[in-house]
Amino acid sequence: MSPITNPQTPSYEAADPPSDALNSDSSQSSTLSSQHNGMLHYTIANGVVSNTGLAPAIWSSAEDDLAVKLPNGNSSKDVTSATGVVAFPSPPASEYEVESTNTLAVAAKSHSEADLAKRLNLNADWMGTSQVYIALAAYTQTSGNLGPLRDWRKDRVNALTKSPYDPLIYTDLSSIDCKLGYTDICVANAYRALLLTQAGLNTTQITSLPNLTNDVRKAIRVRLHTSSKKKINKELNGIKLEASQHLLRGLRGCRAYWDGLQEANKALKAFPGNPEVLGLKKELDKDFKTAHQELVAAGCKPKSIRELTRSGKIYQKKYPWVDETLSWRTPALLREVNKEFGQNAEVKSVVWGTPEEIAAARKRVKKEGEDVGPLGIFATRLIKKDEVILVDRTLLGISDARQNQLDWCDGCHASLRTPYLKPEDVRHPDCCKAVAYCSQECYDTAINGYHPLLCGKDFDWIYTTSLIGASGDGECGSRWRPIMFVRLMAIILSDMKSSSIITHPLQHPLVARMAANYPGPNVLTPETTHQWQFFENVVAPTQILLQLGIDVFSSPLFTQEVVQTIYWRLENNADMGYTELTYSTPTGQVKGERANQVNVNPNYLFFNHSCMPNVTWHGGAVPDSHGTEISWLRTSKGEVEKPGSSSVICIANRDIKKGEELKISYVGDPLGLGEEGGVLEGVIRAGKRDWMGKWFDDGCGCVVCEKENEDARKAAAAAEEGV
Ligand SMILES: C[S@@+](CC[C@H](N)C(=O)[O-])C[C@H]1O[C@@H](n2cnc3c(N)ncnc32)[C@H](O)[C@@H]1O
Repeated sequence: MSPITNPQTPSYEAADPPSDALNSDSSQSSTLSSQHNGMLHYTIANGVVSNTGLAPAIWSSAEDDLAVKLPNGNSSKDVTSATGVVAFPSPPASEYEVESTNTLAVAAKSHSEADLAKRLNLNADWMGTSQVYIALAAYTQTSGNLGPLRDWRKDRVNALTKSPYDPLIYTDLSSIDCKLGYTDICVANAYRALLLTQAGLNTTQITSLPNLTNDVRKAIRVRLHTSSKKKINKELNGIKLEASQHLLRGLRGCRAYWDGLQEANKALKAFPGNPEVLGLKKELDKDFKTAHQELVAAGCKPKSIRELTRSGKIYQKKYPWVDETLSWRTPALLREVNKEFGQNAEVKSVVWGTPEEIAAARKRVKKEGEDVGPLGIFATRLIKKDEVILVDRTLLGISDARQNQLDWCDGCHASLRTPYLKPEDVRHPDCCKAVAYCSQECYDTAINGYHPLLCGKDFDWIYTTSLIGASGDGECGSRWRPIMFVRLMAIILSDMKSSSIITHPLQHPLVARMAANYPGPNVLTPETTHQWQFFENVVAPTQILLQLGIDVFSSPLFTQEVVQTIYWRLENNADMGYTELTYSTPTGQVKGERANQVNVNPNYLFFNHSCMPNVTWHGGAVPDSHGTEISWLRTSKGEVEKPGSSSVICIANRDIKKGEELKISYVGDPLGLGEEGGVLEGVIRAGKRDWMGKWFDDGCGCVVCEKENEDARKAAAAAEEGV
């Protein structure tokens, strides 16, 4: 099978390094400190914050200098609904020229983040997702540009409802998003602008939108009041250049230097010798080399270096212009969730913090329609050791076994091989030969729900191994998010078709129940960054939506903000593992079969973590040495879970009192007791503690974490005294 069979997939290839990634031709580059078309220059100054945290000269520049200048001479205060091009004066280039990429984060190390935000009067909610452009986002605020940019953004989004196929609106959005520090959204909007210009120029078509060329050209014709073919082509080429530049800036802001270099090469093919693109390429090249050298110096192996330099990183942040009620979980949702929880347990609000904070929060009863906050699972009766508490099935179980394979149930991922299932029990649909099911239940759910949307569509292009991280070791490579996105979107779209209640993808019950892991209020630079890739986070989901028949340009429901929010939620709630099954071929040969799995189980996802868990979980229903019939795999109804399935089975590992919170371990054996090094030597434990930083700071609140916190405090105090 060819790696990319989807005709809509753009020519995104990363098989070889950009020819000059490590050997750039500096003779072609323009100077980096130049102003570009009167727009803000995006590099950020090193000197700005490195000595005192923040150099006052920059942060309190004269208002005039910093106000948004409109072409008509008005200042930013006048911008409410800009219709023309808004130009932003650049901060003085000398002061903004940078070496370091994360200057404010460096500064934040010496001041508490909240303190830093307060001193600068920054609104942490609007500090963006980029690690690289964090000082730019701060500058946007201190210069008074935040308000006008927000207004302009609203205006542009509104303009899209009237003219969804005008690529200029997407380049405007891309430019605004970059200045706000949301470079992931900047990239996506630039990508959408590029898709539109390519359709308008008839160089690439989108199969599911056959009228797109006409639609794009009509939008330009109406805006420019011209029917001249030449003028329309010129406009489209101009927008294409601008979109390419925003794309490169955005990729740099997401630290996706490798992808940036690839895209810079593409842009230079279309616009040979363009000084702006050459300048951006030079910056990307420099960043790429620095990242490469740092990894070499840190002793990374060549394969990791390759993968790490190709992978970007961003902060997990809310998009503050998205209606916040879309991320609320309300009492009504909680009631629905609890209907699925049976007799053993219920989902309720949890509070983390000091005893006073917990007591105060307990007094607050959430009203209808309000956000119920963080949740956890609590025992509703005495649960005895070894009792099965929950068996949680899912439709969101995926693996690195390609979709169109008949070895696994397309619904629950159970193995369809003998001896795990009798051949006569396998169900085949009438509509296609690509999938099969382990039971009538899985068959009915699929055929009456998500399958018709996927039937006949080939998504194997997402699984291609020619791109980074698709090696499949442990987590379906790095591709699990788009692979899961396909299934999730098919479920959402089929449910939205049949239900008048679900009007937004983020409100679909499967998506609405999941929380992302955003930083707390007023946190400027969260500790944790998240892997981000152009293909995985932007190209793939956009193409998946198009392939599923969604017009991403005219639908306000499928913006990149919505896509990335879904990605954040999946990431915070997915469990990963693998299934290893053996089977006999008809000739009697015994073969092994391993599938790396990622699941989002809709009820299990409410478990919080403890290093002293009272619940043990088993995924993949892997048979033990006794064969396929395993006593602990029995569900509360006495059924046996099918080997390879994406269900998780949760069992009490001690007696649990009524009202106690039920907790699992997110990190395998959390104390490392069963592993070499163990808790006594602290080595394995330290790694586990580090790993937990992905979900929460300062440990999980268990006695082990608390003791470690106390020891660390004492050690720090002793060190200070010693100084
Ligand atoms: C899979 S979800 C668990 C359910 C989640 N509490 C909710 O409200 O939906 C994982 C998230 O729960 C939170 N969490 C889990 N265990 C925790 C703990 N011991 N202390 C603080 N936060 C915890 C973290 O925010 C983490 O990202």
